[in-house]
Amino acid sequence: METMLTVDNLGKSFKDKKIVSNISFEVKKGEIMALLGPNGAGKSTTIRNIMGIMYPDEGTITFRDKGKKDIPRNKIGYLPEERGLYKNVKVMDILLYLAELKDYPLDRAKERALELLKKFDLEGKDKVSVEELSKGMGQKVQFIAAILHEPELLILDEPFSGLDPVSQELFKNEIRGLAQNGTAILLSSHQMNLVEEMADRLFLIHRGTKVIYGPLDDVKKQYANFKCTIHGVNERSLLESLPEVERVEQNEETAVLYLSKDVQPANWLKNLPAQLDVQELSIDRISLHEIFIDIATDKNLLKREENLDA
Ligand SMILES: Nc1ncnc2c1ncn2[C@@H]1O[C@H](COP(=O)(O)OP(=O)(O)OP(=O)(O)O)[C@@H](O)[C@H]1O
Repeated sequence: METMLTVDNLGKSFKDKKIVSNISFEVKKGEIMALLGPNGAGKSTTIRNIMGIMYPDEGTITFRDKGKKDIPRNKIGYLPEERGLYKNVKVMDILLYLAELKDYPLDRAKERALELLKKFDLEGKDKVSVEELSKGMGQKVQFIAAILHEPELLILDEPFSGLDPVSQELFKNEIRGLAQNGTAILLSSHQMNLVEEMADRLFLIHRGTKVIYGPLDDVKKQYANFKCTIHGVNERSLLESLPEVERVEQNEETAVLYLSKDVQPANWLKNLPAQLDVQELSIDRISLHEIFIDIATDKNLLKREENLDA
């Protein structure tokens, strides 16, 4: 798959403080690459370096494979973390102005703007001035502005923040559709459930450095052990004595058993002792959300800090 963005060994400091270091990843055509990390981890700093809003102290940013001709800047779309469009301007005028800055043909831009406004439930808002829009509506217009010129590479910094669930779904489907049509997408988000549904690969950054980089499925296989949730009245000592149980979290009549990496759930279930009180039982993989919290809070319960072959 063709590479649309290569970040190689990026390093950036503010004053004497190193904010990000040794950040390397790629975004390929048609994939959604998630850039994840706790608040202050360095995601926006990484994105701002990619977008040329600030310059790297170390490393390089290339739009395409290293050594190949870069894709032009007007083929990049960007939704910044800071929201805001010119207030006193009509929605269509701002969209056409931004499309023109990207050298996108005006008639096509107008046609697409109307289509996209309709898609995002903003039909008829083209003649309304930006200041009359609600926060979520404004965000939709800004998102439309980021994709109107049919970018080959789309960089989205927290696209879902402040959106209601219906709008989140709209954004999710649109982002997915763009990737299916070949757009390379770098997506920074805190909404782990959405990331889990959407991302092909992820890069997890913590305190400015890489913690995990790899395909989502591999990350889940490697980090997301099984856990078994049991509702019932059971002694903690009994739960802890069960085979393959690494850790027990118990709250009144609910216990979560974290199982070892190589457990075979079907076999494990078969061997549960008869005296175990089971009113309800479920087995799930640990979610990306839990993996994230584990790393972000330095609990390191997963005890693995290695990188997957991306
Ligand atoms: N212009 C700046 N001058 C000094 N420090 C900065 C500047 N911009 C960011 N930082 C610091 O860099 C670190 C990373 O910030 P950054 O905005 O990249 O994090 P983030 O991962 O995007 O966080 P969030 O999820 O909260 O948006 C933080 O400690 C922040 O205080």
